[in-house]
Amino acid sequence: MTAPLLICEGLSRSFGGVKAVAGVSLSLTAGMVTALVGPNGAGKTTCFNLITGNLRADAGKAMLRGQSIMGLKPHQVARQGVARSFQDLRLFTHMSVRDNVLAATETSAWFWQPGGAAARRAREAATEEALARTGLTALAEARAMDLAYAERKFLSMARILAARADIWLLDEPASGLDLSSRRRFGELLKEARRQGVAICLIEHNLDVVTELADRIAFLDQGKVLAEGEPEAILRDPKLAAIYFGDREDAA
Ligand SMILES: Nc1ncnc2c1ncn2[C@@H]1O[C@H](COP(=O)(O)OP(=O)(O)OP(=O)(O)O)[C@@H](O)[C@H]1O
Repeated sequence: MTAPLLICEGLSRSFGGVKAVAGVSLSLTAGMVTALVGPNGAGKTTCFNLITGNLRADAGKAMLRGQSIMGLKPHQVARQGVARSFQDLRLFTHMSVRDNVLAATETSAWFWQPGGAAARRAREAATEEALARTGLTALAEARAMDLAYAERKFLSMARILAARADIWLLDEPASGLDLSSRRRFGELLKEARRQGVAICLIEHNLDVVTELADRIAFLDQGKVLAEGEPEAILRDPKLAAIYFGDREDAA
């Protein structure tokens, strides 16, 4: 069996009296899609923030290819090959679509090397490829702020693709997409999985999870309550009760 690329053990973080993440252990393996599923406020986004250095952990560790990434800043984690998308997308709204993608190559694992014309050409080629794969080539000169919602979501994915990272942390990448856009998104994800990317997906749409995830980690109140194949997790009536907010039945 392939060794995991990223291993988290006992990750914890509180905000005042709220234990947002309370001892989460999780591993991500090349060529596998793991979905983080759980009710609102379960701690999913905080897990991402702890891995990417956007937040400091109170306890626990995160190891990338056997090396600790705890205490690194977000740009340093990105340079180690971890790409991340945000629920609110965080695009450079006044910049062109192309420049948004090109900017993502600056922190990427592959291109963080001495500059020069060859490196610039490689970044530009990665940008054009990411635009083509996300269907955005014709919109490359448009400003990000002028894109429709689904196009902005694909721009966020183009930035991930261009970074050429081997770990993707995607925070609700399919939310708000119509069926045909969701299918296109699914194809992008499946292709990345075939290429060996380790993908972790925060997703509320259980159809998307069922279609794309190899494994689910079910979080509630900062803890992983269950982990396993989607079919088993999604069939569990206790977890369904927690997910849909019917806690008395879950007890
Ligand atoms: N910066 C912060 N300051 C204070 N509390 C926070 C902060 N970030 C998260 N929290 C709290 O930590 C808990 C977990 O939040 P988190 O956003 O990780 O949950 P989530 O599972 O991603 O939720 P959702 O599905 O709604 O996005 C919540 O109670 C939230 O209010």
